[in-house]
Amino acid sequence: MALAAGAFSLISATNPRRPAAVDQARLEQADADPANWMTHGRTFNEDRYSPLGAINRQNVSKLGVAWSYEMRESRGVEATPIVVDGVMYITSAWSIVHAIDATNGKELWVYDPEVPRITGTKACCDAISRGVTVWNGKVYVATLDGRLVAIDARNGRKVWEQVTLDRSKPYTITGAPRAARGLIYIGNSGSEYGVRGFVSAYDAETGKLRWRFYITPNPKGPDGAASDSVRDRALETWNTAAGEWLRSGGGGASWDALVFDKETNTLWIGTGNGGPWNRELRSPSIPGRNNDNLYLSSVLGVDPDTGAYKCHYQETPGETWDFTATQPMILTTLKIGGSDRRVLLHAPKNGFFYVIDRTNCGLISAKPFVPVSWATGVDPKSGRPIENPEARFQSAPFLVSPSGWGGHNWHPMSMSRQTGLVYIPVRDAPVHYAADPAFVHREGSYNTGTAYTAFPEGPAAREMIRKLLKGYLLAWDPVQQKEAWRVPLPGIDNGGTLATAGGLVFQGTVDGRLRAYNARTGAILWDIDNGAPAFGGPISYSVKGRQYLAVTASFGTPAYLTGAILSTKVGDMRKSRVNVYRLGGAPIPKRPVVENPTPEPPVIAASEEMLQAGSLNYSHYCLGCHGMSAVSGGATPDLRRTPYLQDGESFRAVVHGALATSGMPNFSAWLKDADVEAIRAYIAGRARDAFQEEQKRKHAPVK
Ligand SMILES: O=C(O)c1cc(C(=O)O)c2c(n1)C(=O)C(=O)c1cc(C(=O)O)[nH]c1-2
Repeated sequence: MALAAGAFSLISATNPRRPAAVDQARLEQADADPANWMTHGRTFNEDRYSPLGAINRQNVSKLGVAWSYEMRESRGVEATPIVVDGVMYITSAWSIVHAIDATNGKELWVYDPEVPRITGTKACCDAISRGVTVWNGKVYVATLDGRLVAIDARNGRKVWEQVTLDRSKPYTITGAPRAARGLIYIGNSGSEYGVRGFVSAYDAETGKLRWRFYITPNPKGPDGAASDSVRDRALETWNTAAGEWLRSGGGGASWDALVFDKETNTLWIGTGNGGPWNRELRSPSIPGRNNDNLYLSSVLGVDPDTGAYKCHYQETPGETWDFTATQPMILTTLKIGGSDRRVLLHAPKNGFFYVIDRTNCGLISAKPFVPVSWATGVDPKSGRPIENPEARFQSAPFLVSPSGWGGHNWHPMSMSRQTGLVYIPVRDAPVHYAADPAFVHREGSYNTGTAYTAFPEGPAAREMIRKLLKGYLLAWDPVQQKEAWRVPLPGIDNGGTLATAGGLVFQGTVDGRLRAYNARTGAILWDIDNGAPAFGGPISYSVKGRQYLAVTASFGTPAYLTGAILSTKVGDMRKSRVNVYRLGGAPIPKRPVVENPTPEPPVIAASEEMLQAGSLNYSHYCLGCHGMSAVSGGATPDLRRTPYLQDGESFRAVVHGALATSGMPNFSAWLKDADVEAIRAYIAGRARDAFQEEQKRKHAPVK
């Protein structure tokens, strides 16, 4: 629903084009149109390089605030803003679309698709959206609850809406759609919850479904979809007689990367991990039979008009670690061995940087960009990883590097056309994997088939996280396949990057800083407090010759929660923002100090055994949203401070669904009263730590 009809006369007075007048020809020439950021990665090739250079190494320190726009929601913002002819289109949490005057931050309209908040219970990673796409006067958003909505760019009114998936299944959508050749492409999420991933193409004008490609084969028969032609080939790589995949669909959800390749006329799809992760539960191996599970964890090329299969490269055959290949892809041409090669650059979760031939999906090279323990390399002949046999954790736990956090996750990487380097927000985050002998599929919950261990608590947890979860900004040479430079960063949930013709790389950090680096050396040239982390991809655009830098500022997203425990500046449920900077702008405001004391927690009689059980169940059911050691990142309430903690009955009611319409899942199917009380006792312990620490600080003698 449109919340405010804006005055577009303001825009048309300075610009004769109608809003969001984007088409194939305009997108194909985006390189020659640096003022605009018309599609997710700026151009079809998604290298996130802005040819604007008015902001450069010499003057970047003079950046100040041009404007700051407050969204209506708190929670994570992962969107890349789109800017066309002076108007910015961006999503906040719950897939709410905002159209903003890009010169001054004035709201033009807001479209709220009114996603039922209970949908949040199916989203692994906050109620996030990675943004919109625009085409021919319309703005397209894919909603968390699975709709694709076309919105009139002039006034924010809905033109058409399609439900893109089976809503009886635990699907969600968090990715940004892409537009090309009159079609809107969209994937979905939910591999761990028990879905079968697919990508669809809709007619941009009518909303009619044009084609669909299922990432995993249908064991029961053809789907009447574009993927039918490769169904038999895919089935040969699964156990067709046994395994969780027969019930759940096997995963493969393509929740982020979709790139249209105008040079080879291909839609590139980054496919997801297996559901459940543990392959031996998903598709038990049979000696002598291929168990690669196509097309999981692959770069897949299809015909953009029909969805017909063209080629694929599977990065992690027999995926078992949550190694999605959904990470953003860059299309470029590199001189390799003396000849120009059209390549796709990819740094997926599994830790290898891949250079893939866009004409045939052949592997050109692959090298680790982060410590990798699950494989020793990639065989250049077969293109297959050389696996460490113990890494599949079937007989004993194994410390897997990188882990499901990803050596690199969805945070967009960028590539400078000046330096030829790729700037990757890297995560060095190993995790112990163990098979779960007691696995049972839990409908509507997170299913991995791996055993969880309880995290250590308090200072021990902080120490462990500090040691184990490290992040850095990596400048990577894709031709030499080697590091050019790196800058260590706090925590692992640092933001996406932008490279510019000003010789700069911009990136937000998990502790809310926003930085500009010298793209050649990594020297930090500008470093300010953005008020909150800029998770998504920063962008640059210009209006009337003035260059702007736009980032978001929000608390939320899953890995941020690990950052929260390291930081004293935890999130505080403040509204999310879009912050735009320009040369000579206003001074950077000081972040308000938020007093949020922990109330004295209840005393709950609990044995050591009960606390252990509470900790384990907390890790299993609560941590993903409410944070490690019960320290919230700010997207969801900090449980140490919730009034419900004070009283067992109210706490139980919440765990059993009293707040389901606000997005708090109903856990009554899995957590009995005694389990809930043990979780409460565990959280009360964490609350007491915080309370006592605060009291000590409060009563410490003033020096
Ligand atoms: O398998 C899936 O369907 C799926 C979906 C999503 C998502 O939609 O955000 C993430 C993941 N997996 C995932 O593995 C992951 O690490 C991840 C991080 C984030 C995020 O927003 O920070 N989303 C997701």
